[in-house]
Amino acid sequence: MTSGSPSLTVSRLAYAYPDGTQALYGVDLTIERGERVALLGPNGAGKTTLVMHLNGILTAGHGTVEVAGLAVRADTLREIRRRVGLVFQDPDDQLFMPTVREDVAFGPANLGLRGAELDRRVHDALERVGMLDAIDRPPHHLSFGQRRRVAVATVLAMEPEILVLDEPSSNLDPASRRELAEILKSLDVTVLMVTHDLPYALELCERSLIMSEGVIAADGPTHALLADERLLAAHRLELPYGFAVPAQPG
Ligand SMILES: Nc1ncnc2c1ncn2[C@@H]1O[C@H](COP(=O)(O)OP(=O)(O)OP(=O)(O)O)[C@@H](O)[C@H]1O
Repeated sequence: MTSGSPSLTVSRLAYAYPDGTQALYGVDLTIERGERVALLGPNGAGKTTLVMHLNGILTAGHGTVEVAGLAVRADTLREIRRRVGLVFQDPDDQLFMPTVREDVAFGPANLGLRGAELDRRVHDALERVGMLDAIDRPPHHLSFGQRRRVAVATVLAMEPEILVLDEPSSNLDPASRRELAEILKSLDVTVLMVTHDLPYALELCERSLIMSEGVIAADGPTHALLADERLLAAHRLELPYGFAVPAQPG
């Protein structure tokens, strides 16, 4: 792996869907290794379209995407999909095996891992999300919050360069939401998190991006962006009623 290169570099990425809808107008973005970054923005801003370019589900109309120095291209997709761990909003899109163990082993086994190394990957990933006790259970017997944690483990088991989460806090009760935040904070991996949950972005991510109409309209400390009422209003972002952004730390 290239040392010293950022986790993710997106340059002048533009994309129109086949029906002609222009979803991205030229996105430039660099995320350094170890950063946790929130991707905010109203419905239709282009967040999902951008994320789908990060592991080659969509490929660039114009521009480039690089993950740890490797360009996303048809001939690099296998390695790119190992490096970019995508956690979908619905864990049931990700869990389909009879047991948690088999679901978490699926990706690394596909990479050719077997035996002790495969077991280690599965154990480590489940331990990191606090779900080792459920290793032999069927995923469909778990609660939604537990399934989301297992979905995160399926991706961690690939030892990704960057973990990309789509709405990680959606449909979680307050305790599960808090527990997942603790887990995400404890991981030593680069994180990009799409969310409409602004307090969650503030809690987890030092840096946020605001996408709007296919471009990155703002990029800065989450704290500063969320304290800017005019910026939020301009991009249809709203803090929950009564939520006050705490005074700037330090
Ligand atoms: N398959 C598609 N075909 C045509 N247009 C699409 C398609 N998917 C998305 N779009 C359009 O692309 C633009 C960006 O959509 P995208 O889903 O990336 O936004 P988003 O920021 O993820 O929104 P949300 O917060 O609702 O998930 C929108 O105008 C949307 O209507």
